[in-house]
Amino acid sequence: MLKGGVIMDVTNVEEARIAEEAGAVAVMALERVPADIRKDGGVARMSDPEMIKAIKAAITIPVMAKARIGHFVEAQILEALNVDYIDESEVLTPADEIHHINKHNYKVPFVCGCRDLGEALRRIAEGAAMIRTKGEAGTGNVVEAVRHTRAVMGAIRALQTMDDDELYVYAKEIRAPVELVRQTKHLGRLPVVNFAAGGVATPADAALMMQLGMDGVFVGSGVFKSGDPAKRARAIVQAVTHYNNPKVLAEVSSCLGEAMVGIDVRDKNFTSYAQRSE
Ligand SMILES: O=C(CO)[C@H](O)[C@H](O)COP(=O)(O)O
Repeated sequence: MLKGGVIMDVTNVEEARIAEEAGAVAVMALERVPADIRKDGGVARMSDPEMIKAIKAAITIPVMAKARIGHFVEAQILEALNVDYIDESEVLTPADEIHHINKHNYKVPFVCGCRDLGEALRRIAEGAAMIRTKGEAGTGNVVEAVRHTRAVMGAIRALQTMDDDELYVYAKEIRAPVELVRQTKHLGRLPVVNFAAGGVATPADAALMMQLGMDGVFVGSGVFKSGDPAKRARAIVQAVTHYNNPKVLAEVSSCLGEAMVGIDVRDKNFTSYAQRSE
């Protein structure tokens, strides 16, 4: 349903309208974009239901919202609010460092992050209807999203050359159910849509993720921490639609104003969100 689209983090009604007008296929309603979550520190939790309801009332595109990893009660609350998707997100502070939510217990679809094929298939086994790379949200630095995308896509390509008899040991090695490994091999892709997320900040970043084989892109801090959010939001949507057309990419990359200031993930004080769960 959302394939080929951009999903934007928004923190209020005004930003939600900017995202909708720019052509986003959905929004992620949250109180602070990941760059601000990093800046503020402390515990990041599910957003206030009132702000989620206000955003739902203001726009017509689907509204997603985040629950903490393993926080099945936050997920119950979001389901009661009739959000369109729940993101079980490492961007919030995990509530359970061992167990993810059993997503089969809900009618609402879930999206979950991954760094590699094994992690993607574990989340699908728990009931995730959509996968995204984790990247490193809030950094404006696409390097980890590229790493995770290459890990997933490379593993799927390697799977194509494996003999079916080899899948049992491979499934054990990547800690994923063999049935899902077999299905991925035969489909030549994940059995659910797979979006890029975490660090996408420019139209070129978004097109890069699409050319690497992603089905769509999540953008948060990159839009609303930039000099001209409305213009950048439109440009990123155009870049995802025309990801294989460098002429259009050149056009939409022009005169966008300031991009968000990024964070070097190799800095010794850097806190990884992607490594908070596996
Ligand atoms: O958690 C998310 C996706 O589920 C965020 O929407 C996304 O990762 C935002 O990251 P960034 O602020 O780096 O664009």
